[in-house]
Amino acid sequence: MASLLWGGDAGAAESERLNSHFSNLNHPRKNLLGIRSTTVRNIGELDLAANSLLNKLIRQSLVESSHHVEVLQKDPSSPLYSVKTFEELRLKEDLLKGIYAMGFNRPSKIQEMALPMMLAHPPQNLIAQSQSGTGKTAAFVLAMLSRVNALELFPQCLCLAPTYELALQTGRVVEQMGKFCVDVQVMYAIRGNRILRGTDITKQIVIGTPGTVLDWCFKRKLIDLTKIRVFVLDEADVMIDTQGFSDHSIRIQRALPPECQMLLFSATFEDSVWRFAERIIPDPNVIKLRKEELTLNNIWQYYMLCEHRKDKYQALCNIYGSITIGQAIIFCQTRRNAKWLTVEMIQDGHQVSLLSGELTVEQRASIIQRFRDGKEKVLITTNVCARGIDVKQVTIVVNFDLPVKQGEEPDYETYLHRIGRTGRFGKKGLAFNMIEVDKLPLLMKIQDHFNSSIKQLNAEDMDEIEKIDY
Ligand SMILES: Nc1ncnc2c1ncn2[C@@H]1O[C@H](COP(=O)(O)OP(=O)(O)OP(=O)(O)O)[C@@H](O)[C@H]1O
Repeated sequence: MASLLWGGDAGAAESERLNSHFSNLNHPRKNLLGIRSTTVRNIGELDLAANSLLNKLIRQSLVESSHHVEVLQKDPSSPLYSVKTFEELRLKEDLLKGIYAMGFNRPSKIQEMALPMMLAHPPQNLIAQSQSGTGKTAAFVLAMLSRVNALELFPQCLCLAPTYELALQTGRVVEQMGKFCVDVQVMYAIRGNRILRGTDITKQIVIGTPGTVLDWCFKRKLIDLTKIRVFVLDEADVMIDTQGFSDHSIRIQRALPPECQMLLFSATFEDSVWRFAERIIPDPNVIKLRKEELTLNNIWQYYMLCEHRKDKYQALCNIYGSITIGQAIIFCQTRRNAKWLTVEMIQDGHQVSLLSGELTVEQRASIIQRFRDGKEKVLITTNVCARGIDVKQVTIVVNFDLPVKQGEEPDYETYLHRIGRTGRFGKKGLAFNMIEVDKLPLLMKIQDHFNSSIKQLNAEDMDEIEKIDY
């Protein structure tokens, strides 16, 4: 299919070239983008774009939510449509074939509401927020593919993504879903994709990063923005996190024709994202899917008092010796601690892997994938590296170090994220906290904060540990 979308053999070669460029980009030294898109550089700083890409790479299916979708219509008096099947959308046959070929049987929760609005006549603008993995990308790709006119050979749909790699991921979804729409082609407006001066872009869908798109539109005049009929701003929360991207996006949006359909997507909706969304999308409908709340109700929490790092390690070994552990994830506060622990455990014959911020996104994705496949039993990581990554199938979490904020206050949110589960799945979990004596007050604060009991275990008392029934 790629060759069709890319326009015959030349297109296939182009795809190949960009793909090899893509893998080069995952090597930090070869990062041609010059932005922090592939590695977490600073402890404490969360790389939203890298996390978003990681989650996409490791996700195998839709994340369904039990929360209902909130809809705010531009015109509250117009009837609200939702669809339970893709057939109801009266899509082009080739597009429907593409959707089924991807294994989609029915619209996801957000798609039920968003698709009728996105495909309505006249086109409607939309701001949509729902957690990562709920089907947003698939929804706007479907909207773009259903609105292009394959016979018109110029850019008609423009999608902005925060990084090169995320743009390529979206392009892959266009290629998959558009598998049978043989005359529709996609083009990447990303740095490194050089277009000769005076070349006419004949591809109907352009996906790119704001800087390069701006350059192609205003400086190099490769794209005529007045001919764009669908404008998508994906991952708005990540976008506004990157300096300059909000302004670039707004400049591009200002040059679009008034009849152009404008769509904005975000996984989160802090005030800053909302303000940006309102600035850039005129007269929007708004769809929100609330995130599932995490709870500690079904988690058995324990702590073990330890004197120093070696002691904590011994306590960990005792747990290992006493209960059958399926898969565990162990959190350390620093990379140094994480590395030290990994070496100790490997020397003692455990199968562990270390997820560290120094690794490239692809390396991290492969480690998580191996862990998910059960190839390693234990994943050791730092919080910065694992935050936002979905490894919730694990039943045992060990806080080798408690999560703290600057000023030595407990980091409650991180504690909850590490060990909390959504109530819906009702799975039981087990959490062990290795506590140095001087850190005990922090643990007590966590206990009070969540109003949930964290029981003390004697690290030496194997019988007591063995009694844990979860
Ligand atoms: N209707 C559907 N039925 C089955 N699978 C689906 C459906 N829609 C999307 N998916 C699949 O679910 C996964 C998540 O979808 P998608 O990437 O569109 O979510 P997203 O909300 O855009 O996530 P992110 O915020 O990370 O970009 C993908 O593997 C996608 O192929």
